[in-house]
Amino acid sequence: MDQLAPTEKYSPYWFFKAEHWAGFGADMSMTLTQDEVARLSSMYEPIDLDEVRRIYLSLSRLLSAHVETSQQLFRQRQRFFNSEKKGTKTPFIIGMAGSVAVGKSTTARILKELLTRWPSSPKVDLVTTDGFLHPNEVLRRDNLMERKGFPDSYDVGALLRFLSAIKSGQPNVRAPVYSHLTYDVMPGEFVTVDRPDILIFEGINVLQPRELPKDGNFVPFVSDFFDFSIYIDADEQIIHEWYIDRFMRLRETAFRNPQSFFHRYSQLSEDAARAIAEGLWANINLKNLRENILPTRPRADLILKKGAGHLVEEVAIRKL
Ligand SMILES: Nc1ncnc2c1ncn2[C@@H]1O[C@H](COP(=O)(O)OP(=O)(O)OP(=O)(O)O)[C@@H](O)[C@H]1O
Ligand SMILES: CC(C)(CO)[C@@H](O)C(=O)NCCC(=O)O
Repeated sequence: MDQLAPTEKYSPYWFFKAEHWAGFGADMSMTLTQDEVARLSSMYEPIDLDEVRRIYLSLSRLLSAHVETSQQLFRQRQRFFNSEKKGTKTPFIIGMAGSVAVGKSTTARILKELLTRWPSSPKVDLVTTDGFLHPNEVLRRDNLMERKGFPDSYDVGALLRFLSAIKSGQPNVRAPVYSHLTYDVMPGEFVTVDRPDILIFEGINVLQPRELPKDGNFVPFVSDFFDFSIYIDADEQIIHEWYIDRFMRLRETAFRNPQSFFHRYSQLSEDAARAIAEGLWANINLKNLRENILPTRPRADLILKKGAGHLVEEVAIRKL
């Protein structure tokens, strides 16, 4: 870096404006094939493919360098232990944090598609922490329905057991599944994670620490299992707009389904529905962002700062 911002010199991060970051991918020989472009475009949301080329392709290359290095280290350690310790390399876990509606799932899906293209990681799985929320029945019982997404609304024990099983190299590890349609965990539904090269583990709470037990028992943090972590960031007002926009779009689509938990909101006037969305944002999600999510940002290895239109404006990455 020839132009160290005064604050950067003493920061654990390097900061790159998006245009600067885009230059790092300029000589990347791998280009997106027509098929891959079609696959990315057909994923749920319209994704700006220039943005994929500008930001995410090089990011996926850098991540794949981390994956390759950890695979090399695995082989070196095997030699060190005279091959006494056999077994397979456990998945490289990427944790992805950020506010509700900041675009974690979308970013995770883009990275999954791109990462599978690099030789070191043909198999990439994606799991969200939503499935580890307590079911509504439990949240209602414990008066936590207005605290969905707050630390106490998750079954952290189950979440840690899941990650521990993945990192111990177990095959066919199951994660519970959440439905945004029914607004609840789906009883008896699971996704199975079978020794992928990479697991992207995405959720608002993945970088949160927890209270250490007084009895001296070992209690890991979720992030203890991560090989790399990403925080998706944007200014509060912008995330607020994305949340309301998404809610109003869902009102025209998914909420129309009579099975939708929010079906009643599709019958309301636009203004009344907007008022509901504003309430959910202010009383639950914004509060959670300020109290429990944003404070975890400095724990990430990489921060993607987005601006209007979901375009990345700045990338911060930890110096090694
Ligand atoms: N790169 C992107 N380009 C265009 N739109 C995007 C992008 N990322 C996210 N969005 C839009 O922003 C909204 C929020 O995105 P998404 O659902 O991925 O967020 P999230 O962080 O996973 O939210 P939650 O925590 O509520 O599950 C969605 O409506 C999505 O369409
Ligand atoms: C499931 C979570 C917590 C995270 O994805 C979120 O989408 C949510 O439901 N928050 C609660 C308030 C709301 O309905 O927006």
